[in-house]
Amino acid sequence: MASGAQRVVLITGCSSGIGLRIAVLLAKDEQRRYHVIATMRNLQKKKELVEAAGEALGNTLTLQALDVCSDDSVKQCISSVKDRHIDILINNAGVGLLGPLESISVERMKTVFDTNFFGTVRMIKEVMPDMKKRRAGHIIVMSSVMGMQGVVFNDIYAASKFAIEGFCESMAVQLLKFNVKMSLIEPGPVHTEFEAKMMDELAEMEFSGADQDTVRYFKDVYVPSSCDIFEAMGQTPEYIAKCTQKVIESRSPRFRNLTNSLYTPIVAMKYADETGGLSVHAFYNLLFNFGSLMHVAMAVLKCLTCSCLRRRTVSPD
Ligand SMILES: NC(=O)C1=CN([C@@H]2O[C@H](COP(=O)(O)OP(=O)(O)OC[C@H]3O[C@@H](n4cnc5c(N)ncnc54)[C@H](OP(=O)(O)O)[C@@H]3O)[C@@H](O)[C@H]2O)C=CC1
Ligand SMILES: CC1=C(/C=C/C(C)=C/C=C/C(C)=C/C=O)C(C)(C)CCC1
Repeated sequence: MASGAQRVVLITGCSSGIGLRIAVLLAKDEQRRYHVIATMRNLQKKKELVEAAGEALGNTLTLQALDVCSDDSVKQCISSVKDRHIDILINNAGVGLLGPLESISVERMKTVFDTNFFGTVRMIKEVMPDMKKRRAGHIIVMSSVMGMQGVVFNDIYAASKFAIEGFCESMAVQLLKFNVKMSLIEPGPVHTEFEAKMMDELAEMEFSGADQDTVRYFKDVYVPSSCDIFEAMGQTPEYIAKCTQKVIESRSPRFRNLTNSLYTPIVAMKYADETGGLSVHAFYNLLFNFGSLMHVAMAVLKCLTCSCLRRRTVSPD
């Protein structure tokens, strides 16, 4: 149980990746400032977290079942928290979806929205009223750079993250009136099971409904470029966890927190031209005209992202 001085942090999606790393980092805080309620939809997947948490389990970390797609599960979990008191809610649970639109069923798309968008909405709807009453709290949402800039063949995933951005941007204004803070973490590619799960799904994909050219652009142009980007730009879940801790501990946390300075020019380009033409054409050229030069493009990007751009991102130090 949390001691009075500890801040209660509830995190969704802690069976792997970023959620797991945030849970462990906060639970192992040397000053024991946090009591972490690490949740996952399937407690049979607790092994990795239990091993990583070590002695923190049962002390500064407790485990709970929570499926963000189930109203009952969300209500049950939050009601089980002492006095429903959560200081920091970290909405991390999420799923990816990749591939030609023609090959993806609407049912599958709805699952992505139910997890990434409505899952976050369900959590906030349940936790926010108590935070508002207490005039205190911090809501963190693991969004994505794809919540700010769409990426070809990630149409539905990007849309689900854009939905989150619009929702949070709107909520943040009301919440400010109640002294409740809202922060978005905006990672680029991160090496977690997210990547592997999407590759597994791709291996199974039959591409029914998609024409040959589209399948070719996807498999032979997008997928190799995307792998290059993951290799060149990928961050670790531990790094994202440290960035998140920094946001939590900031006296005046920013609303948007990019973690990867290599994405700053992409976001800047979007805001530099409100017609959207610059971004669409730049992405088209990067992918279809300079795809074979992706390694060079990445090296140039790395040089360009000098310290002045890094200052605009959140970093642990
Ligand atoms: N990896 C990346 O490149 C990036 C990831 N993100 C975002 O970061 C977040 C974490 O992803 P990441 O750690 O990378 O990926 P992982 O796949 O490693 O982790 C995702 C977590 O979400 C959980 N989850 C999925 N559906 C539900 C559900 N219905 N209820 C509760 N938990 C659920 C998974 O549980 P289970 O094991 O049961 O499936 C898992 O614990 C996501 O929101 C993702 O969109 C943002 C930018 C980049
Ligand atoms: C930047 C960029 C590309 C890919 C970006 C990718 C692959 C981003 C992945 C982000 C993730 C995984 C976010 C998760 O939320 C392309 C289209 C290959 C070419 C043009 C430039």
